[in-house]
Amino acid sequence: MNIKLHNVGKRYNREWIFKDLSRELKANSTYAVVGRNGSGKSTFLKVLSGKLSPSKGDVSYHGQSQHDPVPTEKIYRQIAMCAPYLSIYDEFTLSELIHFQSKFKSFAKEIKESEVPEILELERFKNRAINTFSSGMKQRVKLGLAVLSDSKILLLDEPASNLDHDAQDWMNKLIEKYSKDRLTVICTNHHSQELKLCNEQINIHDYKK
Ligand SMILES: Nc1ncnc2c1ncn2[C@@H]1O[C@H](COP(=O)(O)OP(=O)(O)OP(=O)(O)O)[C@@H](O)[C@H]1O
Repeated sequence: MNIKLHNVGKRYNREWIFKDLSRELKANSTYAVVGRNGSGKSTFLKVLSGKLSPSKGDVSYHGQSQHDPVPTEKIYRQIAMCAPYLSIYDEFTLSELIHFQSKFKSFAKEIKESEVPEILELERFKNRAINTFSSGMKQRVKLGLAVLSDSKILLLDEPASNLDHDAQDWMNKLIEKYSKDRLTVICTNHHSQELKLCNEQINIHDYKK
């Protein structure tokens, strides 16, 4: 799946968060969206996901060829997203949440539902309610469920938040392993470890003039 941006801009009230952004984001690539706090990285990701309409320009989605378009109202089926503002049902146990998720978003074909707790390195907590998990454990769950899903587009907003050094290594390996054959976009800061996973950077400050 590819995302094509043509002269895209987003404005809140009178302030342009970014504008004149034209770019094609391609399948089998991993992009880093960088910029300072409050620069507009999350806003950009929401526009890419189709959750937020651009104030100007067009966002379109297509498969291998330009002649294979996917309408915006159907693109959510192809997208998995992990972001601080998206919550999970934390009254479920981990096993229940994994089962619930599998009902509306399948896991990648090579992954069995029963293997997911082990991939998350949370096997021994699978029968515990998520609301008893630490912030880092919850982030592992949110991130893992997005990365392991069968979706052509993976959008990750600050995926390393609340993760310690070992957990960040786990995350990098997971993203690397499962980003083949998909388009991955990661919002992050200029100094993060995830940058080494990315082939290209989109600096929001380049689209503020
Ligand atoms: N719904 C909204 N209405 C008005 N302004 C908004 C809205 N959402 C975000 N903003 C503003 O848009 C700007 C960009 O916010 P955004 O959350 O996209 O930045 P960010 O780069 O992701 O920040 P951070 O690194 O702190 O997460 C900020 O100035 C923010 O206050």
